[in-house]
Amino acid sequence: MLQGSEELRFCKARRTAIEGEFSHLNPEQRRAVLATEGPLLLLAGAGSGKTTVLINRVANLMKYGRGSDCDEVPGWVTAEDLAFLEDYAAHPTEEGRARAEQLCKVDPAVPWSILAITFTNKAAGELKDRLERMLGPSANDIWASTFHSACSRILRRDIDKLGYDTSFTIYDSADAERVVKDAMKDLRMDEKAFPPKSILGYISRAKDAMKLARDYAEECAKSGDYRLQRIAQVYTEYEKRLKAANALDFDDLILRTVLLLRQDEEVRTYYQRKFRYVLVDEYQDTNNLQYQLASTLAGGYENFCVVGDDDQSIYRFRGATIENILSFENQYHGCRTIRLEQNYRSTQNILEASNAVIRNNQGRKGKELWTDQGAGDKVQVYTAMNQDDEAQYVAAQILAGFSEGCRWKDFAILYRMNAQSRELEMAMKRNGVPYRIIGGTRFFDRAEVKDMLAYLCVVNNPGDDLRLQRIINNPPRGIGAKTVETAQILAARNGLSLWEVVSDARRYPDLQKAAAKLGAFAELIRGLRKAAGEMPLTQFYEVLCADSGYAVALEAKDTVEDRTRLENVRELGSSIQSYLENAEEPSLSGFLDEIALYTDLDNHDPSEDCCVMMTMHSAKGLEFPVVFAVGMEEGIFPGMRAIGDEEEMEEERRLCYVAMTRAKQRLHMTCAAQRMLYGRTSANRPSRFLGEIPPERVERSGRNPLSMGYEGRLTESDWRPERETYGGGEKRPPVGGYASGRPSVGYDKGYTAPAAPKVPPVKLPGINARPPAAPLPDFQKGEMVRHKAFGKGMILSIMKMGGDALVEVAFDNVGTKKLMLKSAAQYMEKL
Ligand SMILES: Nc1ncnc2c1ncn2[C@@H]1O[C@H](COP(=O)(O)OP(=O)(O)OP(=O)(O)O)[C@@H](O)[C@H]1O
Ligand SMILES: [Mg+2]
Repeated sequence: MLQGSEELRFCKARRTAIEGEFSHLNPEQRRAVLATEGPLLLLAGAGSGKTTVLINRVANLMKYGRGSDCDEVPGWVTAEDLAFLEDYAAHPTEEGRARAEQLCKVDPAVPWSILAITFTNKAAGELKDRLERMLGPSANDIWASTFHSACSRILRRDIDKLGYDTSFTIYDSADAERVVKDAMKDLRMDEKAFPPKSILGYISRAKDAMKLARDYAEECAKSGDYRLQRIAQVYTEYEKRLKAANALDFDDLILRTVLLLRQDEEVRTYYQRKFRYVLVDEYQDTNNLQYQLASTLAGGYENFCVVGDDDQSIYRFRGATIENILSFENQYHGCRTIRLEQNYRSTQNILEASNAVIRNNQGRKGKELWTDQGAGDKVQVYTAMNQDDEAQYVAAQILAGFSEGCRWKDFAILYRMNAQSRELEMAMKRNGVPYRIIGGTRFFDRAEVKDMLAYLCVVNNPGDDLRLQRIINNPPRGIGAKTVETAQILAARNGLSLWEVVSDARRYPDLQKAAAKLGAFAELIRGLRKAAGEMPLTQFYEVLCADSGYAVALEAKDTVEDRTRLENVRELGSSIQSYLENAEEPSLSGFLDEIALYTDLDNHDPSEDCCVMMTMHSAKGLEFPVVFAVGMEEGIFPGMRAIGDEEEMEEERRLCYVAMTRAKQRLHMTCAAQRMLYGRTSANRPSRFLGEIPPERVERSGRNPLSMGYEGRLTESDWRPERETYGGGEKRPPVGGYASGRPSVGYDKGYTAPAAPKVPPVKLPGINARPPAAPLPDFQKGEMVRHKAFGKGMILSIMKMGGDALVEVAFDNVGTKKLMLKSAAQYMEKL
């Protein structure tokens, strides 16, 4: 009697608790959270709460566990169950007892039985944080990680079964490339004919198809293709070397785990028993190996929950296959599929604009999202004059938002390619907007940019020992570290600069062996110095890229990384060009000063509140109140490669959908009538994606958009970018760039240039007459000012620099800031 009523009370309380716990979710989301057992596919559009469901699902598993499914799994207390319990409490019977006991069985999952996988370290970190907030410290024992870190954990325990030592090392892509190069040397293969990075691509694809070197070699032999056979030889050699070094590359981590699980029944059973629940976020971006891994691990209980959106699949180029998500239902019979249709992230205008864009893709499982948030602001489309104007617009909008109470971190700037960040970074710096670059290095901190700047520094002042060291054997010229060391010792002993020793190497017996090579290098620098004195700076920069050999080292390669490096090297040319356009008396040293100045402007702590900049790819899964999607131009986004290639175009459009749907309240999209990128200027048409947004969702500003061909449907040829003009002469800029795998030396903040150069600095020839630069705004040291975004403050110092000045202001509320006077003056008034 008493027993029956206790059970009733318990079940009622449990039901109320679960209902309360997940009352913030909508019924479909709740169903996805509570359906704990069996395979589940959650397929839904952006911002519909997929990741939210995944997190709540884990919380439910740990708090209430199995059996809390609404109506399909026995054990959940339905209304009918409650009626039974009431009856049983009143009239307990033997038969009733078994059912009552069953109903009261609580079986929460232990944290280490849950594996939750996401794509990036950032997302995995966020997942852990959110779980810890919901569940307390026990959340630490959940396996919430990326594919790679889950695999290395599994392998550390059992890789000896594959004949490796458990203390294996992980090789990153630079390490892998080095091994390939060494292997190719032994195989007498030419790096030009077989670019190492492209070989790594072949190896990676073979691994994704789960082919070890032997299988791959067999396959290539059958194909009769000589080229493939050579590549297979490298793969064989590469595999052998990694094995000998007890090392794994990134693909190996997953491949070897899958192989281990397949071959070793004991290990497989261990994990299949251990992981009662396997969950994967962003499932649309898994490749074959990742799919094999996740499905094997989930193979014991088949409590396999995958979450994704086919409209957001953006990693096809890495082997991700939409098929994984589209065929899930076929692979797992009896799988539950849940769709979510309400978007909780964005306002109606943003959502409708994004829906309209993605609707233009053919190959999709059509789905539409709705929101009950108000219309909100229209999508802001700004047409800038050029990339400077675009960056200034973004900075101005951020400052305005900040003055209205937004925090810096409410803003995200998204671009298609890393090289686009330079102008934006400079605008943020000028205006005192703290920023951080996610998943990439800030432009002037990138190795290849530092290399090119080091060349410029040495040309300007060969006495700059630190920069000279950076470039003396970069690209490799056969000048070894030992030689450089000897030269340094000689320089120190004789009170000379490194340059003075190097350029006169024959005089030193210790340098005899290397004298020819050092002599050639000295000749190169002398030649460059001469050239710098004879031609405009932009043109000189082209000569530098070519003559230094930096270009040649990269020319043959065609991988994503090298293309990026090349783009950055060219992008520094853009920087020179805009310097020339703005400086009153341009000179090489003036340019280098300006770069140093910009470095100095930046004095915030990046862990603090700041706005973020990243590529559209890395923004996946994130959200921000205000988003800027910049560079919305044909040839940039969609990129050149996609124009005329329908599949690529659809992938670009999905990327556009990802970018647009990051915005919660305000979405700005910008394009420029003229853009300088990679050191050349082009006039691009606005992106077709802008044209796909219904006009009633858009508010346009900036240059007259009608003259830019926004309205009406245009044909493919209308979208081709107009003829390009190259900065600094007729010639196409040389392809430059050099993939530097070695750690960067020197050129850090805080470094002071060596004293008094012993060689006179290069004088630049006069550059085309230009209208005199605007005079500096009239502000004085000691004056009180009010800045629109930062409030009241006092000017501590003003330092003139080129055509502008660095002004340091102590603000009452935001502390001391360094700003560029011309930009700051637009927002500042005297008090
Ligand atoms: N039921 C709900 N009620 C209110 N807000 C919700 C609800 N579900 C989700 N949200 C909020 O909506 C936003 C988007 O959720 P979430 O990031 O989980 O979406 P997603 O589907 O994973 O998006 P994406 O496709 O971009 O990865 C978040 O701010 C989340 O807190
Ligand atoms: Mg998500």
